[in-house]
Amino acid sequence: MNMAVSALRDTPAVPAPALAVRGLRASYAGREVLSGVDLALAAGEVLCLVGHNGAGKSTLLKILFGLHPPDTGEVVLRGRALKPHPSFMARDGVAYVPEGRGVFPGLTVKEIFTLALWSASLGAGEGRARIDEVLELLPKLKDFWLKRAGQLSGGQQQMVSIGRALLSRPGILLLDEPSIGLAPKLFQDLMAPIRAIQQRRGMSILLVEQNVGEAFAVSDRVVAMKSGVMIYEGTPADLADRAKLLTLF
Ligand SMILES: Nc1ncnc2c1ncn2[C@@H]1O[C@H](COP(=O)(O)OP(=O)(O)OP(=O)(O)O)[C@@H](O)[C@H]1O
Repeated sequence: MNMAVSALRDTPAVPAPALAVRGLRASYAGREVLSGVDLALAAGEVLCLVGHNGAGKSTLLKILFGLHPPDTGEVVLRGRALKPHPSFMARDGVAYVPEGRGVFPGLTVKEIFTLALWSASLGAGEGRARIDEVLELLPKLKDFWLKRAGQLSGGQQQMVSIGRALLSRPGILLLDEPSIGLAPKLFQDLMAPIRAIQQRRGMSILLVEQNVGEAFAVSDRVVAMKSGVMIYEGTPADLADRAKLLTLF
């Protein structure tokens, strides 16, 4: 057999990234806020996206979930280029937790979860199993299960919001600034079980964070953005040097 062909056959296939963007440009009312972003979230990794206010991090997450249309560029889900739409992305195992919780203040936690299961068309038996799974993962939810979300603290609401996203057993989780309004210890309490299930299930997480210290502790890789472009990519250890980090902001 031709040696080159044989070598090709023996090369293990590189797995497609869980989610990627290529040449992404985006704007609001004609003002460009993403100016050619290429980013790949590997299968099973936690990638932390950092950058100053207005760098375009949240816009990137919104595009990935189909909440904002790109001007040009491609979104590729597990090797397949597509036009994202929230319901199709959810069906394909992508969950998005927006900045600011987004829980209905007048509903109890139980009602919020029931509504999420209903909109995912999950039957009662399967729904119960999913709720048990999330309560096992985030047991503190039981403490305020029958309380209205509007009466909960910021950290508790954040837990509800993330717990609701986990109900769908996503393969890919997009988390926009889960630490907002949380003390570092609370953020760690929230992220530790998420990191544990991420590792157990091989879930991929794209985490947007300003709170770099705590976020880096649960991340495999870090990408920094500035004014709509990526300016740095490395491991959290690479950026542990504070002086280096400061040069990025
Ligand atoms: N709905 C919108 N309409 C108009 N401009 C917007 C809108 N959302 C965001 N922008 C602008 O787009 C730019 C990028 O915003 P984006 O929220 O993506 O940045 P970010 O990096 O997530 O910032 P932050 O860390 O402050 O959340 C900013 O200049 C912002 O003002």
